[in-house]
Amino acid sequence: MIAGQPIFILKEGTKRESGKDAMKENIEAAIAISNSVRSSLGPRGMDKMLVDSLGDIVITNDGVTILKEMDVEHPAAKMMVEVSKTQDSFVGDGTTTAVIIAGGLLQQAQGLINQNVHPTVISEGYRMASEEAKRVIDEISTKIGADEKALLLKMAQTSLNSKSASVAKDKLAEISYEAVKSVAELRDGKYYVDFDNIQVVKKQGGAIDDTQLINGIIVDKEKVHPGMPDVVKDAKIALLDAPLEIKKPEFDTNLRIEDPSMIQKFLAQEENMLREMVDKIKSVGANVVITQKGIDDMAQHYLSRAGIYAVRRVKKSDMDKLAKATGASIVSTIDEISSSDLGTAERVEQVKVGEDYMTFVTGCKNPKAVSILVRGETEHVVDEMERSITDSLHVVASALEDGAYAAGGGATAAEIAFRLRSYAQKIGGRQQLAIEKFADAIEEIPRALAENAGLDPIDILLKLRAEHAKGNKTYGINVFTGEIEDMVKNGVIEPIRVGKQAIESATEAAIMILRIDDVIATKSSSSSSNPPKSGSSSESSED
Ligand SMILES: Nc1ncnc2c1ncn2[C@@H]1O[C@H](COP(=O)(O)OP(=O)(O)O)[C@@H](O)[C@H]1O
Ligand SMILES: [Mg+2]
Repeated sequence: MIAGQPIFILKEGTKRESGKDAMKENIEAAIAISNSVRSSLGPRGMDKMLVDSLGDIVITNDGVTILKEMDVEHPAAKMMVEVSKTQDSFVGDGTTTAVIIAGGLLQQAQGLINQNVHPTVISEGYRMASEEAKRVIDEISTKIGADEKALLLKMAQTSLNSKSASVAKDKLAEISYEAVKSVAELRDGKYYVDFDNIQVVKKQGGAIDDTQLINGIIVDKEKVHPGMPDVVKDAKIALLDAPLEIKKPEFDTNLRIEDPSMIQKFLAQEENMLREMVDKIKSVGANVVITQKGIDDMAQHYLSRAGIYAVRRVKKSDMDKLAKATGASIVSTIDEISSSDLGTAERVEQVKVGEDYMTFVTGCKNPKAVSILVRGETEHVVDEMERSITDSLHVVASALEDGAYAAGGGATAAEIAFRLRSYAQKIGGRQQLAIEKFADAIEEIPRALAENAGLDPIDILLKLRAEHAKGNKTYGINVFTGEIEDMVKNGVIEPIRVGKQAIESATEAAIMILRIDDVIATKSSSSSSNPPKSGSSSESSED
């Protein structure tokens, strides 16, 4: 190296932080994220109010929603947000839990780093502990069959406990169970739940308790003409991606008419065309028409006269659901419709929901299509209800798919911590410390549950440890009385996937953050070097 000659390898303005400083900053950012959701954990956790740049408000208790709305900037913090997103997509519940565990792991790691334990050793210990923890969950779990409704309901209720929706948890748990049960498929002795078959429709107004399960599809539209029937039984449904309208010219056109009778002819012609469209639909046997496009007044009149129930301007996603549920093919040229394109349902009817009318398509050809009509007084309530129901649906589905459950309320976490401590002694060596710290990190769950319930966390943890030392594997915190009790008896149970996935993604994220000892960040303004590059490559692809 030439003495005194600095060599620049990074762009001017690039921020670089290495070694312990980089790690410390990353860990702190990640812990900050974890702390931000901590107070929302459990039945006695608080809600968060999030206000975005447009002033829109979200009130929620849902970990992943809080983090998504927070719009975090720091790269390590973003990794924590990913933890909750992963948990959300694989399990649908336990998003706060996963982030709290990840935060705990990093907090403990920081302590070890300060004692000069190398991050690689910590990572190794954490990975071993994670495997052991998942093994423990399997070992202490209890098998459950698809017909054990009472237990499946308990799991849905446990998930709903921590939400404002808990006021109606019995009913919502029942709805979640029925919905999942009716779409679940048995393949090679294993259950499989396709969430595309469960439609969740929000309608503001009414009480949370008015939320209902509908055996079919809900279209948030009313019939287009008052003369149409309110109910069509034995429905033959035409799904159209075509307007029942005469196409108007795209630009201003003048029509010069010399003879007044021409106007008459002109209008008659239009009317005829519309009548022909309706006749065509009628001729193939349809008594319900649902179109993505518009329906002209005159066509509405003819449809109504033909006793056909019609709905217009339906969302594409709803059309796809209808097609799947009723067995209809979506037709884009009315001229070409045939009776084989029609779908069937036992009943199509207009139902008044709150102030509005909706169309319910029930008893569909494919029975594996259900809808949940979510009700609540205000928009914020309905939104949070939707999130809560989605969680409990996933919980029931996970329980069916996994076929096993474990105790909640910090019980499983406490048992894992208890067993990890003896596992650590058995392993000994360099990883022992890290495995012990992993146990401490897992105990963040009962600790947070206790804190949020206004209980003394140290006192609770000591009592909890004592019970687990006695072999009371399912003892956790009764957050309402502060007693340490059998969570299975109390009905606080969870599918094993919640805990296993939370541990897995938290460990992965913690290890990933611990492996980083260098953060090199280019200034965001200098990222303008990208467009010309892509521009030149597109140029070259043109010739
Ligand atoms: N009745 C209860 N008593 C004690 N703990 C409970 C009860 N109901 C739910 N929990 C616990 O609350 C935690 C879930 O809280 P929640 O706010 O839903 O977070 P997450 O986003 O992780 O699902 C779980 O640890 C669960 O076992
Ligand atoms: Mg939850």
